[in-house]
Amino acid sequence: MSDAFDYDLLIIGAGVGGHGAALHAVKRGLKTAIVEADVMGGTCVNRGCIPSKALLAASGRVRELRNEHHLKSLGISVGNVTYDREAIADHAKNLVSKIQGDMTNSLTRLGVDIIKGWARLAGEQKAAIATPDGEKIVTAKDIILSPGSVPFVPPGIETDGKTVFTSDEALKLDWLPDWIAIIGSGYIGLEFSDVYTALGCEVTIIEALDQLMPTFDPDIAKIAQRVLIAPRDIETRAGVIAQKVTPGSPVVIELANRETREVVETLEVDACLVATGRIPATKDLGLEKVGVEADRRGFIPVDDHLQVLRNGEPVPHLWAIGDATGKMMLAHAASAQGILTVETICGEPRQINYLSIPAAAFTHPEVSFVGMTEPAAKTLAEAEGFAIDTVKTYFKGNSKALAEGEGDGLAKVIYRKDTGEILGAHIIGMHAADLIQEAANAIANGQTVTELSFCVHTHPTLSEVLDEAFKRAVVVSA
Ligand SMILES: Cc1cc2nc3c(=O)[nH]c(=O)nc-3n(C[C@H](O)[C@H](O)[C@H](O)COP(=O)(O)OP(=O)(O)OC[C@H]3O[C@@H](n4cnc5c(N)ncnc54)[C@H](O)[C@@H]3O)c2cc1C
Ligand SMILES: NC(=O)c1ccc[n+]([C@@H]2O[C@H](COP(=O)([O-])OP(=O)(O)OC[C@H]3O[C@@H](n4cnc5c(N)ncnc54)[C@H](O)[C@@H]3O)[C@@H](O)[C@H]2O)c1
Repeated sequence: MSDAFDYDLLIIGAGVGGHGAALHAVKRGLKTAIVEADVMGGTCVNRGCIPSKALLAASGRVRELRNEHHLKSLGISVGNVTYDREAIADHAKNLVSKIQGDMTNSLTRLGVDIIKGWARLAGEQKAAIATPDGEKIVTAKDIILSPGSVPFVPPGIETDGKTVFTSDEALKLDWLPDWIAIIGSGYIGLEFSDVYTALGCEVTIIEALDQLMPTFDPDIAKIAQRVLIAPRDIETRAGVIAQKVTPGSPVVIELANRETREVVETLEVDACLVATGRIPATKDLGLEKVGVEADRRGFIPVDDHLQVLRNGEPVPHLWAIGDATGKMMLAHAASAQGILTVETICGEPRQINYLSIPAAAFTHPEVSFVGMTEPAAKTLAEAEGFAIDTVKTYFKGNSKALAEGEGDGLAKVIYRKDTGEILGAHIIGMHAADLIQEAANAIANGQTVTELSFCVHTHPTLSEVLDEAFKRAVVVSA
């Protein structure tokens, strides 16, 4: 370590991005400190992935046990299934505190200094941290900014945290409204509609774009509509914006035409979850002290190595990772960015292939994807002058899925016709979030459908859904 600095590496923000970077930095022999203004673990551990998956796990069980028809097909009948809302909420709360503790311990055990307080850049290689004991100036050879993101609430929508709220409050499951409107049909909207309907609430999903689940591949969105929306107590409004939302009892929601902004309908519901995206938490980070300007939406500009840019040029020794870079708002993406940035700092530059990073919605059944949708792949193919092909396989043709009585589902693989290179894979069905990893690894390693078709998959497993797709892709292109 250089004696000129307090640390080799200072990380601002102890979310999954900062945590991943810190663990890897220690492995690389860097003297490391991490600053956290709030609770350790950031969004994912405290207000995101972890509590939401705990709620989805518990409510998913309720849904399954109440599905008499499904259970009967397996020869099972159960009596009246009840649940305890508070106990489900406690399951999420306890899991959060366990993982938060484990995460903090992993840092202290490895000798990472944890500094509690709000950090601002105070110049190059320097931060001023407002700690409970006063301001502390810390110098470091390299600084990684990992301040994450916060919920975005569009203008006109007023939240009170009780009747109109974001995921931050929804995850506490303080009460269950009879009728809840969910604004936004992205990941948060979909996952919460799964939780609420499983627990017996009526849901109205409001989506500004013309189609629900606009980021999904169209074939997957079609099936998602059939299995996740249509059979449930869900009404939908697409192509309209929630223009004005007033908390209270009832909550009043004005829906307006997206183009003309003319009010087309007024809803009166018991509660409203605002799930309209997230914005970077980059205010008051001292970016101006080093002459860096966040972009129009507040994201920190970075180059391909995640080095922060000032007027388009990299700022020496300053890096940014995670949600605040706007690359991909996913926990594992933030963590991967942290690890790769440490590698780059250590003189072994690495870049992320974002097309190989999978994503999943943990609904019942799950939805997952990696790489491009079919329309995106077509656009690329036209621009670069190659042809694409797609192959679809169905869970209803998979022995394990049928044994489970879970025949609803589809896997779709998009690949280059000439080389067999995989451009995207999309799955809806039981355990889709786990199944997608094979396709993600294949994209990361540049494997073709032909190579994958020779990989042996365990029988009978759900992994054979993709196996079948790879084998059929080879036949199709022969
Ligand atoms: C409801 C919900 C469910 C989600 N589910 C999933 C999922 O299943 N899978 C998935 O991959 N992703 C999921 N995500 C997204 C995931 O949580 C984020 O992508 C991830 O947390 C981003 O990590 P990060 O390290 O960039 O930032 P964060 O986790 O937001 O952490 C940033 C940390 O920095 C701290 N901080 C900010 N500014 C300062 C400062 N100036 N000084 C000191 N500390 C500061 C903050 O207090 C915070 O703790 C979910 C998100 C939500 C909201
Ligand atoms: N399982 C997961 O990986 C997971 C789970 C939850 C959240 N997340 C992350 O959190 C981030 C935020 O999730 P999200 O679902 O809030 O955002 P999102 O960007 O995925 O979806 C927001 C949706 O709200 C719609 N919308 C915006 N303003 C509107 C308005 N006024 N009226 C009607 N519709 C409106 C948008 O068209 C969009 O479809 C995502 O980027 C995601 O990466 C991930």
